[in-house]
Amino acid sequence: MSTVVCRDLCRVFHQGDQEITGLDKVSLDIEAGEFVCLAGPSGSGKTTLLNAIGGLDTPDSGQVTVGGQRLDTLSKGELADLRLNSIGFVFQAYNLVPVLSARENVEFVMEVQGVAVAQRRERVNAVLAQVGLSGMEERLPAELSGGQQQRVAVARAIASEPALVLADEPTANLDSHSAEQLMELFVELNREQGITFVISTHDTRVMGYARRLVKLRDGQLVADEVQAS
Ligand SMILES: Nc1ncnc2c1ncn2[C@@H]1O[C@H](COP(=O)(O)OP(=O)(O)OP(=O)(O)O)[C@@H](O)[C@H]1O
Repeated sequence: MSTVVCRDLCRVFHQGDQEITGLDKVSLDIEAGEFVCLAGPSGSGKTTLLNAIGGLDTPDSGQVTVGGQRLDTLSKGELADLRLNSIGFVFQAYNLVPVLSARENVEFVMEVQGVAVAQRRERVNAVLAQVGLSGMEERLPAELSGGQQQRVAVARAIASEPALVLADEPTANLDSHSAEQLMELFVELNREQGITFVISTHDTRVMGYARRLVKLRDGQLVADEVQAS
């Protein structure tokens, strides 16, 4: 079953009297367990598409279905639940809370998810170890490198064992070694836990990790290619 179905998505932004195309009739099916990169130049619609899939933004027309649930039929509360429990988000700027330690940044989200204290502690240790941050649990974001901060963000994203992770330019602020390590972590999570990844990027090295490359231009899907491994 497709875990993500996008049908004829259109999104137009209004800036003064100017109309800016975000998405122009984009249709896309992503199967569970896929590892997909969204590629395209700046302004081509990658973030707009990820935001539509993640329910962070509503398209003007068209439908998005995630895990069998059509987003436009969900109440605000149901959509928030889907985002909290079934989708992990990773952003370019990490989006960690600066006054919270690595442990607290991950645990905070689990607290919102209603996970019991004892279970939370155990799970936080496990996910931080999984992303290679054992021994750094008590550090604040400012005491971690960019690559390590992004790993905290990944730990936070996978703490609830989501079926789907959406990553928006996750390597944009990382040096090439950290970017490579992050992509290898994504590949491992995809292979070993079956998490579906949709990653936007204009970094050709990142695209090299994708088994499927979806190209956007001016809000339109212009190519959808399976890459040789
Ligand atoms: N909130 C907004 N208001 C006005 N225009 C917007 C808004 N969000 C996006 N756009 C416009 O929609 C188009 C698509 O933007 P989007 O951010 O999806 O592109 P992108 O491919 O992710 O670009 P980048 O690689 O630079 O992040 C761009 O022309 C952008 O300027």
